[in-house]
Amino acid sequence: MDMWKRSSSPEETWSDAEGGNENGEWPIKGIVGEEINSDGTSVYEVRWGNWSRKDGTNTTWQTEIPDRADLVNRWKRHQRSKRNSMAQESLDIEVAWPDDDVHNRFTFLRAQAYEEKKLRRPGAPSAADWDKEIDLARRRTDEPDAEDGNAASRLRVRRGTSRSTMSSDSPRPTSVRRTRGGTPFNTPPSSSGRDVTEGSKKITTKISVKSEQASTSAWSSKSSSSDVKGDIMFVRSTEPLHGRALLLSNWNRAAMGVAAAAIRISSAITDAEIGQHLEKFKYMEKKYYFGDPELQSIFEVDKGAFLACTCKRCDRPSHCQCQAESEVVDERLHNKAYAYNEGLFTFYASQGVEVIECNKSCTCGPMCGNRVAQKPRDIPIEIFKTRRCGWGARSTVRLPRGKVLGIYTGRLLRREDVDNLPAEHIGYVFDLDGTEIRGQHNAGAKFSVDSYDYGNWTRFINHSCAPNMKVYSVVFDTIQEINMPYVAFVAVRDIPAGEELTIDYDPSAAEEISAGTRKEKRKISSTALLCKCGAGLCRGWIKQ
Ligand SMILES: C[S@@+](CC[C@H](N)C(=O)[O-])C[C@H]1O[C@@H](n2cnc3c(N)ncnc32)[C@H](O)[C@@H]1O
Repeated sequence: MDMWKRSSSPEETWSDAEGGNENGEWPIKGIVGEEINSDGTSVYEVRWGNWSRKDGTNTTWQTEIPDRADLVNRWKRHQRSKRNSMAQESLDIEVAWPDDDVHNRFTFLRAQAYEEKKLRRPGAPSAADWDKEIDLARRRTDEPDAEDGNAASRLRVRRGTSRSTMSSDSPRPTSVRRTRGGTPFNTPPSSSGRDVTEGSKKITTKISVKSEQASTSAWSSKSSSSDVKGDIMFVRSTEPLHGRALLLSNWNRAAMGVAAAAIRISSAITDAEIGQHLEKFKYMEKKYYFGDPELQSIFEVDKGAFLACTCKRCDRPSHCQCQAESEVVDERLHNKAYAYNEGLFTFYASQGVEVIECNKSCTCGPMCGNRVAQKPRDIPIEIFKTRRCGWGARSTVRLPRGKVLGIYTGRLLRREDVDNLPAEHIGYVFDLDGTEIRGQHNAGAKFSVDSYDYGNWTRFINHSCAPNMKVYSVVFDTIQEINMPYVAFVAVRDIPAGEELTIDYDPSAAEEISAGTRKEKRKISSTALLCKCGAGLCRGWIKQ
């Protein structure tokens, strides 16, 4: 029987002929979705999470499950261990395909939890401003046509009191059939919760949602009662994915693989605009790609080469052995300092100073406050079409100043090899020169990262002469001496949801201007581009 059933809140249950508890049900707190392998077999994915820890941190567990029997066994083991528990408030999560909606929904909940905790600071705008903020962001945004799939409008639902204001003009029915790759919700509601569809495998999911949380569900119906019951039908198409759906699937699968939040691609971007090149693009959320094994062996230094701390809680940088070489200092007291405070960048690491995070040889755990850039990205990102600068990236949730958003990934190469790259790669090359400004490392090898064929969402970050992010260099899975740090992106001010994320591609030019040391007639390089950032103090050109 191909039916998975979800019981009423607070427990979600899926029943299956093959197993379950004594009632033939499995009480699973989490998200289940199904993926098809290239050989046609199915993989069931279950995610459990506890995203509402007191310290505001998020953790997810995820696993790929080859078949239902395995799912039953895993669930039984999971119950026995009793290690994972999910906050009850998160139980209005949906059962859907993991490559988009489940993932987005789940990460939205995590991001929401993050939002609510981190922004509950005195004087900070409260989540009550959410709708206003999203409206403002939408008006500010460059996107010519804000579409119904826009994640910002999804968030509106979370805050909205009316269930009929979902995102699109048409309310979501309580019972829908959803075809992957096609237009969702395009078939009439079914009341039975079962259906037969030729040529495609089907999962029918019965969802009961309860409580005020339910009213915030992106899937909630137009009903205004506090108890919504309905069936959602999911029908998997057997057709191969292409265009936007393929990108969404591949990119989110890669992001999920490292527990990172969802990536959306605005539906204003059409399949026709997604060239073959991007269909082949390899999404890598966290790591460099090493085409050259020699570079990889340089990067993967021996464990013994790390300076490692033995702290129980890394709360005293001067005692944290891994910080011995750190030059990050508290700007007021000039004492050695960590680069972060409560998960946010403090900006104590001045330009050219590399941040050293705790590493795999340190005894502190993953919740250590000096592990930030290395954590999975918890901010959902949307790639969208800007009016003048091609595609861009934005967060679908509000970001506080100091929020670290991600790291630049791609193919690591020697700096001297950049000149041999095809011309179209040049706009996607990031030199790992963060410390060169201070004359450091000039003697050693220099490296760059090319994100044309491999990389993550940060390759879509455009330049602005008045940016809302800056970059800094950070090491955690290698050592400083080899000059292969990661480049991390951090918000330099509070950034409303939906505002395009930008950096200055040539920060030294901005500094020269503010310090008054810029030569009047600066030679414009032959590869420079006309800047279209539209900032009031736009410098006119972008260095490439
Ligand atoms: C790293 S990519 C950014 C993503 C790019 N917009 C895309 O669609 O793939 C850098 C390229 O984006 C464009 N770009 C970024 N910022 C720009 C700006 N302020 N003005 C004009 N073009 C910009 C330039 O073509 C540049 O080579």
